[in-house]
Amino acid sequence: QTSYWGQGVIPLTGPSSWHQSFPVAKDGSRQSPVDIRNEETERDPTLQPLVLKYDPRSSKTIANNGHSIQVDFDDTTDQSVLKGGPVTGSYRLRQFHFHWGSCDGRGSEHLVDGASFAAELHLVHWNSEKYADVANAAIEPDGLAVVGVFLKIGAANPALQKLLDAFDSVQKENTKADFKNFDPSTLLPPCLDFWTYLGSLTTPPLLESVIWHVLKEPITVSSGQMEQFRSLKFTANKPMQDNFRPPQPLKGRKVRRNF
Ligand SMILES: Cc1ccc(O)c(S)c1
Ligand SMILES: [Zn+2]
Repeated sequence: QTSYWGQGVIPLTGPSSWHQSFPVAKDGSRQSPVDIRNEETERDPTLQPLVLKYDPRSSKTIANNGHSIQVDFDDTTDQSVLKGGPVTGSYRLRQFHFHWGSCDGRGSEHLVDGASFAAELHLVHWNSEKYADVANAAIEPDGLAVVGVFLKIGAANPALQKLLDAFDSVQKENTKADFKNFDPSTLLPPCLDFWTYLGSLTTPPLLESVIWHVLKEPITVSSGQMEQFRSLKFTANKPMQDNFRPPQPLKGRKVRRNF
């Protein structure tokens, strides 16, 4: 059955109650997101540059899965991969999705020195050199590599608009449509400087299997474009918004940066 995570709708079943079904939410040692206090991060000159090689021919569908909007990719070959940064080997792109707020002043999951952005893009990759598929990788400490990109209110973003124009066919929960020939690199900023730390999924089951790469440079999104994200629906026809988890304790973790 689909577990209803209820973010942004009924406060009783939001992030603060997840620990009842997922104890790792409270007991975990590497939960995400976190507030990145830049003064406390450590510059690591041994970090390799982040290499993201994406092939638009691997994009497949766009779906409203009841808690976000998600574009899925064909991950049966190494068409779209992440290499470099803190990881050795190659991680295959499986999907990307977003988290956003009910107003422009909030919505991102990671914070930078306590500041939120309007939204956050997550590009989810899995360790295809060590594990058979994303489900097996998702339960391993080095299984997933997620790239987080902040969306900052500013000029309308033409690459994002291509995605938003497909929203009409996925307004309702559990709807899916073809979404071919989309190049996710059009959603990346020119500079791939990043912060990296060991964390988790930010939605149940909150698995502690993510090596996070949060890009320092945001991409822009206009207020009007943010309204289009909010036109999507959660279950029970509720506007899809505030689907972000608040920051979690670092519990001694170090956040490194390559800039
Ligand atoms: C694999 C995955 C699924 C959902 C998410 O919000 C994140 S952050 C990662
Ligand atoms: Zn996410």
